[in-house]
Amino acid sequence: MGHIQITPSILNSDFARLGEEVARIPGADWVHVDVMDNHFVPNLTFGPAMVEALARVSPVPLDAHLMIEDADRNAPAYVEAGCGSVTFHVEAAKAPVRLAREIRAAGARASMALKPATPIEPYEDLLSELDMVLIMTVEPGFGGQRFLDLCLPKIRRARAMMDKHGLETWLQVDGGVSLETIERCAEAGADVFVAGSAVYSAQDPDAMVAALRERAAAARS
Ligand SMILES: O=C(CO)[C@H](O)[C@H](O)COP(=O)(O)O
Ligand SMILES: [Co+2]
Repeated sequence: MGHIQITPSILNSDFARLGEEVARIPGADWVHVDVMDNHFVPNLTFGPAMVEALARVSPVPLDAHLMIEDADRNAPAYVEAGCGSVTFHVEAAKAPVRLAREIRAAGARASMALKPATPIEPYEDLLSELDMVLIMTVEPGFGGQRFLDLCLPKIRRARAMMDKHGLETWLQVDGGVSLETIERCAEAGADVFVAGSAVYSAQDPDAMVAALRERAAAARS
């Protein structure tokens, strides 16, 4: 398991002041940008031009979570836009191995996401091609949803698979992660934690990042 990383999602931040919003979380490891196309999910956010502008001002690297169809064709633009990590959904990729290799060759970390009903088992042999696996703990599309405990066994199975193959692949959780739920995720084997509403509804977002980090670390010891 890698060191604990906290990745605030800007989905529930103030879109009119995004530069200032990312400046409020200098203690984060990454900024999580939720790209939605209104097809893969029933919501629409932003595209590569806006992500590129945000990458120029962000104090920490960008972690793009692409909830878009035709990931094979659309994902490379987010590496070009300056993201340090690019996550595509396996449900939206026709050739996930080729896409992961393309993302890595272009200079970013390659990551693959699974919706709550998508099993990890068919992808065991792909894990070595990935820098990170994202296990969704809500149905993708919106921030502020309730954490789905039913995803915890999949986090455990994914971590066991990575250990079995001696892989250093990061394991990210996204959706409903808060001071209340982060311990369960850490105990199950996650090491990268996305938190959107928990961070941006806090009075002091950077203090919330520190509190989440501390709680995840406590769950491990
Ligand atoms: O991918 C996402 C939604 O599809 C978001 O990253 C996620 O929901 C973060 O927000 P919150 O912590 O409020 O659930
Ligand atoms: Co996300």
